Amino acid sequence: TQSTRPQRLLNAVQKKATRGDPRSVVKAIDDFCRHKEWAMNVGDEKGCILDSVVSEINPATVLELGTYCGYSTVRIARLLPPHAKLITLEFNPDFAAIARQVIAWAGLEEKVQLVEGASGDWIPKMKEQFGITTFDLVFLDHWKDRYLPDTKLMEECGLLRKGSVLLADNVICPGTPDYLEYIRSSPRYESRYFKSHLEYTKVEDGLEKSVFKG
Ligand SMILES: Cn1cnc(CNC(=O)c2cc(-c3ccc(F)cc3)cc(O)c2O)c1
Ligand SMILES: [Mg+2]
Repeated sequence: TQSTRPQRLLNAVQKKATRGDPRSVVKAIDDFCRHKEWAMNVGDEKGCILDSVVSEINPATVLELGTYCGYSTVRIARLLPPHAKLITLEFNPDFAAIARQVIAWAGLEEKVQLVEGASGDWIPKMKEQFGITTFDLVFLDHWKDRYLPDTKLMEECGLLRKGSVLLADNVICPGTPDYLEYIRSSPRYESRYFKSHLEYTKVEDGLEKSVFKG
């Protein structure tokens, strides 16, 4: 049977990266995507911006919307303090199956809870299912038309506190115009745009960092 791109990406990780070494997993995926097959990971350039935001916040609770193959999950989880928890939601079961193996190869299973399903279904259940009060950091990287409704849902469910940070990928390419309009015009957020490039390309893209004011 034909392999899929996520399966070929996992093969590259298992061939090139060292078990238990998250940095080598990140490098193996970046090398594969730059030199073999493009894939929609946040990538190394935007990944450095992600790293700096994570290190600045030093979050105890992180929500990632859109796991894909687990690249940004590994990038974030490798920087988390002990006992910090990262919950990552992925709708596509095939992606989730690959991501679990990438996260395991990096040795980060203890810090990561991968949940399969729709963000709109799971966000209202976060408190009861996972004992979460609020998230210190949310990384939005799932379907671009879900950024805005899911942000409003997180507000309504009381999952954001004064100081919670939303970091959104792809606000230029593919683009999330309704989300940008909302978050930049809302008095409840302080937003800043980090200009960068679409992963592994010269096309403009960027991350929008927004701090919830409560
Ligand atoms: C199917 N699916 C499961 N998860 C998702 C959510 N992610 C994206 O859609 C996504 C798309 C692109 C992208 C694709 C084609 C292109 F020409 C330019 C950009 C880049 C990203 O960084 C993304 O996160 C989609
Ligand atoms: Mg993305």
